[in-house]
Amino acid sequence: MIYPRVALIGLGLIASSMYWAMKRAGEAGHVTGYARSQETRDTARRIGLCDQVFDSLQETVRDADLVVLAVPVGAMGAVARDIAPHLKPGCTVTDVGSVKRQVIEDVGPHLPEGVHFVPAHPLAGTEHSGPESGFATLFDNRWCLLVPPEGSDADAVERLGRFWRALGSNIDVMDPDHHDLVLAVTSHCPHLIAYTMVGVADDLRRVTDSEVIKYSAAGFRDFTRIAASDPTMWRDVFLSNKDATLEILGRFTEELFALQRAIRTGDGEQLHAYFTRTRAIRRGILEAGQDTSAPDFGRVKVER
Ligand SMILES: NC(=O)c1ccc[n+]([C@@H]2O[C@H](COP(=O)([O-])OP(=O)(O)OC[C@H]3O[C@@H](n4cnc5c(N)ncnc54)[C@H](O)[C@@H]3O)[C@@H](O)[C@H]2O)c1
Ligand SMILES: O=C(O)C(=O)C[C@]1(C(=O)O)C=C[C@@H](O)C=C1
Repeated sequence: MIYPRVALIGLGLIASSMYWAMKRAGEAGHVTGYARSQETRDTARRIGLCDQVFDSLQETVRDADLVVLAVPVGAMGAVARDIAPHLKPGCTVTDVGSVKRQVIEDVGPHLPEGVHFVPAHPLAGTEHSGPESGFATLFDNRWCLLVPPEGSDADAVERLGRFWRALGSNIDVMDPDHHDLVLAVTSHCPHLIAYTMVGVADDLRRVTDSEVIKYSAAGFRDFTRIAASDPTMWRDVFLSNKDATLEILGRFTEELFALQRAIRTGDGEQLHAYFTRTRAIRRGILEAGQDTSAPDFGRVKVER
């Protein structure tokens, strides 16, 4: 058992998937759980999510060897402050937040000496949220990035890496600022663009009546899937990764204007060259063996 006792804080998509993946791997020694709302705690108890669900944060983390913060990034700091006096000396605290620099700044200062803090980010998810949305295979063959602050204990980092490998992930270590920039390109801005496109379609609804829904083509459907993601989680992501998101959006709008101009001036050559370049990116991802099937995870019934 890599961690005999694990505490999960925030029983949503990621924490519940971790629980089922731990069970599958034989890594669920004793798992405690806490969620803020009574309704979520009741659901967790009903579906057997965690060995014990507590009504207080303090009881949940007491004796835990690994504490996982799986709440929206804007809530990490307050949770860290509340659990800090109750942590077992020598334990590891980790998080699964989509943004790393802000979480390190919010959580780190609250943790007592002798507690190891190893931030992490599993690059896997769906548009679904809540305790019933998780499944054991979510992390299979997906990256989990470990983002240890400077001076982190090497053994604690190595141990968390082993844990995520047992849950099915591939591991890489990354610097927090680099992480936030990369994720702004690969995840955060694409989400914002999807939210925007679906918002535009919604604004046009009055003009097009229900045709937007009726004739929804595959490209737009994919946007609606992404745009159905949890509003609290994504509000927090953009507020916490402000600089990198704004940097990438600046570049995005420059490119968009260039393409807009090519369409207006009838510059087919420019459009064709651009689309040829971007097509190669997708082929590169497939050749690298990356699993691109994530969008289907939310639609299929999966075994817990
Ligand atoms: N959904 C994804 O695709 C995905 C992927 C990787 C990482 N993440 C990150 O994982 C974290 C959890 O996301 P999720 O998708 O599991 O979300 P979720 O909405 O499914 O679950 C979040 C849980 O946190 C609880 N919560 C919210 N505020 C709280 C607070 N102040 N105190 C205690 N509990 C609180 C909610 O009630 C819920 O149980 C987020 O930080 C997110 O950025 C999400
Ligand atoms: O597949 C999805 O639904 C996701 O959006 C998952 C996704 C992503 O952008 O890839 C979303 C946020 C994360 O922090 C990690 C993964």
